[in-house]
Amino acid sequence: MATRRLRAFKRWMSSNGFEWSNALEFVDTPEEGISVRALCQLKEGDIVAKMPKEACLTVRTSGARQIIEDAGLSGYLGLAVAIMYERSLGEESPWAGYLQVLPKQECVPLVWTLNEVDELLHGTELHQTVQEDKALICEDWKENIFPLLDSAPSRLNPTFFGIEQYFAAKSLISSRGFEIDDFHGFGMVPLADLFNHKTGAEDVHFTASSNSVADDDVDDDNSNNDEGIADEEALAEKSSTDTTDLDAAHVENGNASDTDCLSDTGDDDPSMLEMIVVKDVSSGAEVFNTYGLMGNAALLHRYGFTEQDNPYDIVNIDLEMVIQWCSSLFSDRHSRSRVSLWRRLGYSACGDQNSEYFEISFEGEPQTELMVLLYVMLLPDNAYHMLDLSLSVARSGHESSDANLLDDNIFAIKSCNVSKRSLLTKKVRDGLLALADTREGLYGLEPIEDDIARLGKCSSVKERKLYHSLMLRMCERRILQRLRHYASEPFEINNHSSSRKKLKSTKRKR
Ligand SMILES: C[S@@+](CC[C@H](N)C(=O)[O-])C[C@H]1O[C@@H](n2cnc3c(N)ncnc32)[C@H](O)[C@@H]1O
Repeated sequence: MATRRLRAFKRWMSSNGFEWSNALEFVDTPEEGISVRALCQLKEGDIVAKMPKEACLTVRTSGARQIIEDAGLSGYLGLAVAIMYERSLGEESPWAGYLQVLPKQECVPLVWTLNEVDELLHGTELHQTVQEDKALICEDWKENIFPLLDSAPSRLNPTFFGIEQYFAAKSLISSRGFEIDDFHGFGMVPLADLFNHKTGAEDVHFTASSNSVADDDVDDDNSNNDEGIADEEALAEKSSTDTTDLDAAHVENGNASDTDCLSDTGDDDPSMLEMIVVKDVSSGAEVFNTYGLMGNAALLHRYGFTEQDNPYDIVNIDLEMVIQWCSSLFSDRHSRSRVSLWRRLGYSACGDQNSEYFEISFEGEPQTELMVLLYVMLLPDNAYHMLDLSLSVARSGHESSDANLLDDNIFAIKSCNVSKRSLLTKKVRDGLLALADTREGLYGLEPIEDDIARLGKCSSVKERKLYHSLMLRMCERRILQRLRHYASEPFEINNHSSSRKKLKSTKRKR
């Protein structure tokens, strides 16, 4: 459908120096929002859209720049104030024609109620993260935005700077923001943010020409100081569409190109951003961008949707969960000493001191570090003491024959990247199965089949939150199923010669 808001947006783009190929059709539907379609075949290398940096909504370009800079705000916080400020100006804002195509907020878990977060995300990788985000963003608002309302010179309209408006702005930034350049930092890029995402199969890329220096005062860096949920790298691209037909587009849009692609002047105009076709697109197909390669938890977190069979999906198992499992078999003391030895061998988990975890890949393969930890935790006492001793001896510089006491598998894994399967003893496999069960228990008592059945009856459009949270749960639980399968597969005889042979063949292949 050619909607009024898209026509207004095109007029706004035309009067602000945007250019776009007439081969692009912008499609707007009440159910699914805006997307971009190809009206004829697009060829790799075509430039299909050009966006002036000065027309992007950033801290630098916003009328709130002075207020933001005087308050010492920057990064995502500053950009949120810029968005709220321009929204508060209504038709007076230079971005009015752009702001009216944006949703009030993006349906990311950050803007769900706490009850929805608890109910829909429990057990998933997102539950705790979103709870923490919500608390942190409330703090941000109290500390940084609320005081602005009191400061006389700014005279901001409190209706547009409330906590709800702040959450809405944050959701737009996380789902549609782009890194522009060193001068502008992170900002909203009209037109580029109309394209939808497809993991690993995008048609266009967002490109910024070489970093521009738009004025003399680039020394005050306000581009890197983020506190928010968006990851700059992952947010590097997006897209959209409208339903205006081609003829209408020609009439309405002075800057819609008469040819299928825009001219590439080849001189790398630093004032423009571009969307470039990276693979041929057939006529009639949707034109996708990529927001980065990420799993479903990250997609839902930042953009409010998930993808079935997303190969970048992962499940995490907390180090704490592994320690508890070990303590339940042995003792706290045993767990502590084994973790300590594992660390002294040079291993660590992902994350930081507050939250250490291991990743299970989409294929159900556990991170090597987890396999080694289980192996060390399950070593018989005498083998553990020998390993402990030989490590101390090796560390004190006496290598030679004592180094032979180092466990061959761990040594080989650490130093030579030998197959992880050499660590997959019967006990380690049982450990992985037990951990898969414990991790699965976080989802509650309902079996995965119930989630699959509910998902089958659920509409991705009308019940968006339920649909994507069920998809996240189901995909995570399928990874745990594959972990069980990985742990149950027949394994190779675990002896020195097999490790060594494998080591050689791995090296030869490289
Ligand atoms: C940059 S915007 C893309 C344009 C957007 N569709 C619109 O209506 O303006 C990003 C948002 O589009 C939606 N989106 C993008 N790719 C999607 C996909 N593959 N599946 C479902 N929703 C998607 C999500 O709501 C996401 O937060």
